[in-house]
Amino acid sequence: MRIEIVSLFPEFVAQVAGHGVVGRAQERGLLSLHGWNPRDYAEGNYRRVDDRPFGGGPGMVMMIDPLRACLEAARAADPAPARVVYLSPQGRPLTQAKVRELAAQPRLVLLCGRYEGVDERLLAAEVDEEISIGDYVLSGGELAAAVVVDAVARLQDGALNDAESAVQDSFEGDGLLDCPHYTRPVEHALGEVPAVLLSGNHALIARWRRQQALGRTWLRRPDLLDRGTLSPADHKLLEEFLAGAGH
Ligand SMILES: Nc1nonc1C(=O)N[C@@H]1CC[C@H](O)C1
Repeated sequence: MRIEIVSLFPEFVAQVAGHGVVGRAQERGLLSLHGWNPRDYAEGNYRRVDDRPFGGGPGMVMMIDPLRACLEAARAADPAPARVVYLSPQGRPLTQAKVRELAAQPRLVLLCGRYEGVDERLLAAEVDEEISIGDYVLSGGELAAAVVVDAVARLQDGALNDAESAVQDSFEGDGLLDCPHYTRPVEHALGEVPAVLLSGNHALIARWRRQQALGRTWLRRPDLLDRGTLSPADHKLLEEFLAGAGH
C-alpha cells in the first residue's frame, strides 16, 4: 500500500509513523509513505500557500492552486488509483470499520490542513471523503493523518507478528472493547492476576475474556453494544457479569 501525505510538514507524519509496527511494515515493503509539500508548488517569491478568508474573520485559509498542483503531482507519482482523504473536524468519525475500508485501498492521499482549513472549492473538486479523528480542534491535520497511517498499517497482511492480536484488539470483529490484560509477575503489591488466566483451561479463559469484553463495553461504551444482536450465550455472560458487578 502506498500513502501520499500532502502537508506543509510532510516529514512530520513520516517521523511519527516511522516506529514500531508502521516502521516494520515499511521495512517489509507492506507500506510506503511519500510526503508532498504544497509550498513546493506555490508561485511567487514568498511561495504563498495561504491567504485571508473572504468575509473576514480570524486566521488564514489554504489556497487552491498550490494544493491542486501538489495533489496532481502526488497522484501522478504512481499509477494505482488513489482515494483522497481530507482530515478535518467536519469529517465523518474514524472508526475501525472505516480503517478496514481504507486499509484495503491500493493507495491513499491524506490531505492535511493547517490554519482555518482549506478553500472549499478545492475540497469539492479533489477530495473523496473527509474524516475526523475526534470532536476537537488540532493545529494541523498531520497528527490525524498519522493516526490513519498507524491504524491502516497494522492491518496490512504481514504487518503484525501475531495476526491474532489484530483480531483481539478492541473494535475488531465484533466491535466490543478489549478485555483486560495481565503479565508477570503473578504476585504484586498492585494486586493479583485473575486465577482463570493461570488455569491453563483455554475454554474458561476464552469465556472470561469474552465476558470481560461484554461487561466493559456495557459499562464504558454502551453505545457500542447492540444488545439486540447479542447471542443467547453472550446475553448470559453479560447478565452474569452485571450481577457480579452489582448492577
Ligand atoms: N479533529 C480532527 N480530525 O482530523 N483533523 C482534525 C483537526 O482538528 N484538524 C485541524 C482543524 C483546523 C486545522 O486546519 C487542522
